[in-house]
Amino acid sequence: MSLLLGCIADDFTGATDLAGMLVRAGMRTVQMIGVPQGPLPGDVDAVVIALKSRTTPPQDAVRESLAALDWLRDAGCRQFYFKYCSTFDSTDRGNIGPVTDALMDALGTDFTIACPAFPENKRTIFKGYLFVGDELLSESGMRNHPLTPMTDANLVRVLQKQTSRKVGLVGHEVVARGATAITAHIAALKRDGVQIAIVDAVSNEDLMRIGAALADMPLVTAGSGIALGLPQNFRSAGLLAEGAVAGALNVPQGLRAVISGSCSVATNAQVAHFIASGRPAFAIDPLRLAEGEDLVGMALDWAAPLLPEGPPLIYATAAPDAVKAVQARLGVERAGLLVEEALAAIARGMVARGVRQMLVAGGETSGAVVQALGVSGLHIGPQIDPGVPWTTTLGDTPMALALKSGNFGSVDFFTKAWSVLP
Ligand SMILES: Nc1ncnc2c1ncn2[C@@H]1O[C@H](COP(=O)(O)OP(=O)(O)O)[C@@H](O)[C@H]1O
Ligand SMILES: O=C(O)[C@@H](O)C(=O)COP(=O)(O)O
Repeated sequence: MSLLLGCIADDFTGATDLAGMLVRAGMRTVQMIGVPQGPLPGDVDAVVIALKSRTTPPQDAVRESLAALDWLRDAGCRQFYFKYCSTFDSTDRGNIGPVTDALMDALGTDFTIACPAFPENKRTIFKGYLFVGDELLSESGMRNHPLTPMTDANLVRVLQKQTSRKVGLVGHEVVARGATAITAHIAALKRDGVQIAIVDAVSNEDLMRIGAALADMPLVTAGSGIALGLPQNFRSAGLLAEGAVAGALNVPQGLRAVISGSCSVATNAQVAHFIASGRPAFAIDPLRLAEGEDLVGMALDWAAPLLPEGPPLIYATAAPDAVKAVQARLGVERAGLLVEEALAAIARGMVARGVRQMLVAGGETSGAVVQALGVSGLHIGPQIDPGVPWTTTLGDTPMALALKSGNFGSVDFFTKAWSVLP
């Protein structure tokens, strides 16, 4: 069968999150790093092209997303999916609005939805307001994100700042009534000139109802949650085999390491838990990096004798006050880049020292690491926690990678993840 769903993800952890969801829902899925340069490996139903476009200048994000769309169209995909973060990570300039606009223009479509809901990870949307657990987005840890602080939970307002298209809402009272009601409401919104609608969702049942209403929508924009409800449409159309499951991962053996550049609440707790359980950890101080200290060399020398004993952790993860102090000295962008480059160089050094199973925390961090390792694509394996599957790299010398979104995973994620490896 030919490719059904073509996805463009704005960061690498988000891409594995989406690919993992599609695999769970019965679509054979491969994740490619950037626009594929060659043929896809084996038979697949869906492809996720991972970009690092969440925080780049909007014109760069648009250019790269359009290049990805061109490739997916040439590959024959029937529906397209723009994946962003379940916490709608963006700045006032973008990139969710500009990329959505460009994809709609390119596809010649006059309507799409925007729905970052991911109830299993406690991201729910009600009356257009995004909640993270019991808190509004703007009151959650996301208000302190180093690159995309989210200070408004009203998604209609947030998205309207990023697009000249009219943004509307499909409220939960409509979603609860099912696909026919959702379709009718979308038709009414279109008559009012709305071109993009935020859609409320508080449960997986809502995601399935919304999914069923999207069968004929050329472009869907969403977090990974909405992906749960799309395979049923392909199945009903006889395009996807019933009960299809993803192939098993063939996991390469080797040493293990954890690299963490996320400063999210969840990752801070995971780092603290790892250290408190007596495991070895090396902190990267961005100010020392800025002074030119060779922390990369020091970290690798420190880690080398520890590797045979189990995974050491190298981390730049820090609490909001510490991050703000660093950013005040170095600037947001320079601080982020310095840390990403250092962690990427450490990841390369780890692989040179025999590491073949690596856990990376943080979306931008994962992007930097995966690019530094020259990875072209990923096979998707079993889920560790919702939104985080194990993967193996494509190519002749594969390694196992788990790319953890900053805010995902239980507090013991850095230790328990290994037990899920097949
Ligand atoms: N101690 C620190 N001070 C300043 N910036 C940091 C620090 N540690 C990490 N960073 C940067 O913060 C950003 C975290 O983003 P990311 O890796 O996407 O994590 P998340 O998945 O939580 O969003 C990266 O650019 C990283 O380099
Ligand atoms: O949708 C999500 O929350 C994740 O898939 C995601 O994109 C998270 O990004 P980072 O927090 O930057 O890892």
